[in-house]
Amino acid sequence: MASGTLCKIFCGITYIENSNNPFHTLDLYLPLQSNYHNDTNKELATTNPPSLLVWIHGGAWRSGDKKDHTLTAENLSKLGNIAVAVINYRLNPRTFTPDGIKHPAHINDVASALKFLCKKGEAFNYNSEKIYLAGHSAGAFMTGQLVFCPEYIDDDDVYARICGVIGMEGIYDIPRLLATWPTYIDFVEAAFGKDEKIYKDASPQYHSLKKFNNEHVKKRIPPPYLIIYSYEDELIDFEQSRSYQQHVCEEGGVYVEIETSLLGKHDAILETEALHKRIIEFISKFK
Ligand SMILES: N[C@@H](CC(=O)c1ccccc1NC=O)C(=O)O
Repeated sequence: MASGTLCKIFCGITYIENSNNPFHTLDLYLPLQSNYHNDTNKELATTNPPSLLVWIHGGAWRSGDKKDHTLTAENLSKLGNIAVAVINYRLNPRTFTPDGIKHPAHINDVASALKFLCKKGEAFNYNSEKIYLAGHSAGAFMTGQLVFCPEYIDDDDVYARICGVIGMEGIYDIPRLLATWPTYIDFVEAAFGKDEKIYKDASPQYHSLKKFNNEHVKKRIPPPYLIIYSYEDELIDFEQSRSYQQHVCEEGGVYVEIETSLLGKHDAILETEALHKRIIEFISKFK
């Protein structure tokens, strides 16, 4: 362990068996309190392992990396005494490329990482029954897809482990995003292709869990939700978060908070102590 680190870090864990794609990897931060990997403390290890926060970075589906979130992950792990997994997923080329990586590759990778993490609680000593999802920008969009689109989490047992979701500076509604910011068509096309129908189909804002309450998928209601939006965000408007909050409530979300008092630009807010504290405060309610 590097001196000065606050937690034990496992870097570059592959979450898809036999893949050697560096995008199919995640970094895992374990709080020191749960760092019982040596035999002397093994007994303590199994008594009260920490819950797990899964962090999904943003970057318009075409940029960003788990390494950009090292400080945030370390800080969250220490502050909240929780395990934090920062995941990578495949990114598409910067401009539309007919046969390049595109939707649903990103969200399929994120779902694979989540399923992998559900199985690895014992190996790494975190509580895989208590999982929180946090997503920024396009990452917030993907947390919404996990919650509202059962095709990505088809296993009710996995869904039931999601104890809370945090969306930060999120995109939730692509048609509305394009109406407000027409120039974003370049990254939307690159990520989702040129068929506009897909923009709506992919957006969590337009998905209802009610119609999936059938014999295949049991009744699902959204987990507790914290939606964070800073008025200093220069890239995404508040309406995305506001109407998504309404959607989560209408879908039967029993606990939905919206936080608009934190400040910081679209990316800069992620490294603020105030944001970290707010996330831990939310998680602590459901521990
Ligand atoms: N540096 C980023 C910018 C970006 O990520 C972004 C720009 C506008 C609106 C949302 C964005 N990111 C959301 O995940 C890029 O590669 O496009």
